[in-house]
Amino acid sequence: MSGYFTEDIGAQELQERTAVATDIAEAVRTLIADTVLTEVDASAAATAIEHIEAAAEILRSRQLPDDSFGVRFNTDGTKRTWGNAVIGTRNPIAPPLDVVFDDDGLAWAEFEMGPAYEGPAGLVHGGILAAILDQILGSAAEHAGAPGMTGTLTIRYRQGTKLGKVRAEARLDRVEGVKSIAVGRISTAEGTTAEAEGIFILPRWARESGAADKIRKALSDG
Ligand SMILES: CCCCCCCC/C=C\CCCCCCCC(=O)SCCNC(=O)CCNC(=O)[C@H](O)C(C)(C)COP(=O)(O)OP(=O)(O)OC[C@H]1O[C@@H](n2cnc3c(N)ncnc32)[C@H](O)[C@@H]1OP(=O)(O)O
Repeated sequence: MSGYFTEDIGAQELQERTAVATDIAEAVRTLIADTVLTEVDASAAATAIEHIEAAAEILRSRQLPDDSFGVRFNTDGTKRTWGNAVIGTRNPIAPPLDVVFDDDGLAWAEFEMGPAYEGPAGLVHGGILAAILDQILGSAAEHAGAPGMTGTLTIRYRQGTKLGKVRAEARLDRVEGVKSIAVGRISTAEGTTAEAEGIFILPRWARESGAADKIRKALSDG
């Protein structure tokens, strides 16, 4: 399967690249929220568009040759998933989740859901919550050494999730052959808003190519 790379980037360069990636994504993320909320007139919007296009041209002046960032394993054991829609460091669409893994197997993240994530008025879009749950459940399974692609994700939305500060958490519940079952939830100050169970399957191509060993090695080294 293409899109998985191995790289050898030194610690200092990695740190510098991470800072640049974080800053660009945050600037664009702010731009997205400002775009949702703006009430400027057509002339001001036209000026803004000129500036946005000029900025895009700078970014396009040096780009990856492929149409996606992919998953990049570094020789120091770390992994870059900067294009990921939920955790991608350089993806302005991503909130992004900075997932913490506790020693007891809990994966969790606390993050801000701004106006770009709205579904019902003032509430987070259910599909966005599904993406967040998909990622954090999958990350919990992966971190526990049982990675897989999402086969089935079941969500129970218990109450609306207000835009603002949100927490997501998950853990690996059990492993059944090539299937890893993870459970998790979303919460706000008002308590649990959504609960999920996910079945993550180590795909046939990974079982046959040894890609799983690569991920397990990256995890144990990192
Ligand atoms: C280690 C190497 C790398 C592994 C993969 C790494 C990836 C991620 C790792 C880390 C990231 C952490 C974060 C991730 C978070 C985000 C995840 C996403 O967004 S994933 C994108 C959305 N999901 C898809 O696009 C899947 C599309 N579907 C498929 O690719 C296949 O259908 C797949 C892999 C799900 C199953 O295909 P088969 O060919 O491997 O499966 P068969 O051999 O037929 O079945 C194996 C077992 O799984 C069950 N199964 C098959 N499909 C199922 C399903 N959809 N739901 C539940 N069970 C299913 C079967 O009944 C069978 O069970 P029995 O062993 O007999 O008990």
